[in-house]
Amino acid sequence: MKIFSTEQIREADRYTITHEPISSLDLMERASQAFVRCFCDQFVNTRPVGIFCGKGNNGGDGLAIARLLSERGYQVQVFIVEHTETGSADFQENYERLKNHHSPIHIHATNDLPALSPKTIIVDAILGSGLSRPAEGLVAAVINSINDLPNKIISVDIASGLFADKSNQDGNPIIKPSCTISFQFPKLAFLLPQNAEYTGNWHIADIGLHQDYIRNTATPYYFTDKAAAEKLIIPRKKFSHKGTFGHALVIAGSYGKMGAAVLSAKACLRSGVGLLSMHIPECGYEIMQISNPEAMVTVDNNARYITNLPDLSTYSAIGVGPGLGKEKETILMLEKLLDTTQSPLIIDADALNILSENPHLLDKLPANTILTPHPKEFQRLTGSSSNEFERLELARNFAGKYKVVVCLKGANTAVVLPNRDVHFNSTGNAGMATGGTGDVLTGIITALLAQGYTPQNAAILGVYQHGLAGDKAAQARGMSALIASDVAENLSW
Ligand SMILES: NC(=O)C1=CN([C@@H]2O[C@H](COP(=O)(O)OP(=O)(O)OC[C@H]3O[C@@H](n4cnc5c(N)ncnc54)[C@H](O)[C@@H]3O)[C@@H](O)[C@H]2O)[C@@H](O)CC1
Ligand SMILES: Nc1ncnc2c1ncn2[C@@H]1O[C@H](COP(=O)(O)OP(=O)(O)O)[C@@H](O)[C@H]1O
Ligand SMILES: [K+]
Repeated sequence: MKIFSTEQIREADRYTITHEPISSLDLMERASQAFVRCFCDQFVNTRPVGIFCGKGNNGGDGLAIARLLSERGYQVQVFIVEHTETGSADFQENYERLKNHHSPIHIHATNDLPALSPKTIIVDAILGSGLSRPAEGLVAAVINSINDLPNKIISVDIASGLFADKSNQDGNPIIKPSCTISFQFPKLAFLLPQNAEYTGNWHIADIGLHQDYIRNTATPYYFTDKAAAEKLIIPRKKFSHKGTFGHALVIAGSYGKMGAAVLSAKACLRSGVGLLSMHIPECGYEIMQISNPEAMVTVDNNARYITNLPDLSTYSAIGVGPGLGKEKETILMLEKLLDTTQSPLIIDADALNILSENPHLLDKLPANTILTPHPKEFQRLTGSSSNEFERLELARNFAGKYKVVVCLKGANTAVVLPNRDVHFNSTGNAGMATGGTGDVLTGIITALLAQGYTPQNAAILGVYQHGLAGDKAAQARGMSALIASDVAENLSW
């Protein structure tokens, strides 16, 4: 699914109005109906609803939503925040349509705010994607008063006061909804952790914007939903054999961190690879053979950490990093790997930290190598950033400069491609914030590379399936009980 900027969404609006064709008022009606369907799926009509409207089109939606919910038997109160004299044309029209049945309360000052029962669901339609400056004055006061209430808040399209495409400053007044029902596309802001409290759970309501516009308009931002991920899966053919699915090599582990290698191996084997060889220090030999009998093992000369490489000529993909440590000889091994490998490569964990501490190695990264840093590892690689929009730009510049794929891990992991496009992941949960889940991801992506997936698709699909396995594991056990082995065990393709 594409993620568009607010300017592009406005353009999509105009395009739909001209080419469908449909009047802008009817499009507002369709958007409001889509909102109401989603709302009614969540809340029964015995709960009172208080709708706060601004005077732009977001407020126009609010008025239409008020009328539609009333028709469905909800007890609705409407509050109009008088931040400007005249409303937009579609606001005015919906005001006329509503006023025969309702007497909206006009808010000129916070004194005009009514007392609401805590059971009342607040619908936030004060400001939408037309936000041009941080909320101030009356709007800011109303937003702050609403946030102080214990009531459940549902935002229309986007929380009032939240910029969709750029960073908010600390202290900006922004609605804190428990849920946002957004029109047609997710907003970029929803995908960044700094906006979590201004987004809540979000849902997309399809309002039927024109498919030609959506298809033909370029954006660097995508959301990997189920449909997008499933399209990437290469089916296994009937007459295939283990040679069809590649031979992966994972270079991982050191004394005390053999678990990382074990988890990577397990996930790699559960992700369709034909053959797996693990290159590990001698201390891990029995651990690996017993925990993963399906994997072959090549043992390093060193007992406790990795110092050399096996013959690399037979491998169709290589993963390096989990549990590796940063010994001097290990650094030399990584440099030799970068100098000699002809196979697609994924670099994780300590191998990333080695890159940060030895930046001359960055210039040796083969094109299309996949890097999977968590935020701290990414900061070590590129330096710090003042907000998450800036961090995303850093990742895009890094991926573009070195021609690599960067998986910036976390909730909604951002997979950044060498052409600077960003694919945000839709799966995963906070139960996965536990040691070893990253090692599982390395194993999954190595397996996909070995099977011949392009690095771009291996990263996007691997990240998606990793999160999906995490979601299945969390469903079975709850988030707090989830451990990394569960993620590997719950992989299914
Ligand atoms: N394609 C779509 O997504 C559709 C969008 N619609 C709605 O239209 C909304 C966008 O409408 P508008 O462009 O009218 O935008 P808004 O409803 O966000 O209102 C913008 C108005 O508020 C003013 N304003 C901006 N920042 C302000 C601030 N901080 N304090 C006070 N006033 C401020 C602006 O000058 C402008 O007059 C969307 O969020 C959505 O709710 C639907 O009605 C129809 C289809
Ligand atoms: N709150 C969260 N929601 C979704 N996924 C998460 C969350 N926290 C962590 N993850 C995922 O878990 C994995 C953690 O990886 P990492 O930090 O490298 O762990 P480790 O180094 O212990 O293996 C990443 O894939 C990340 O996207
Ligand atoms: K809103």
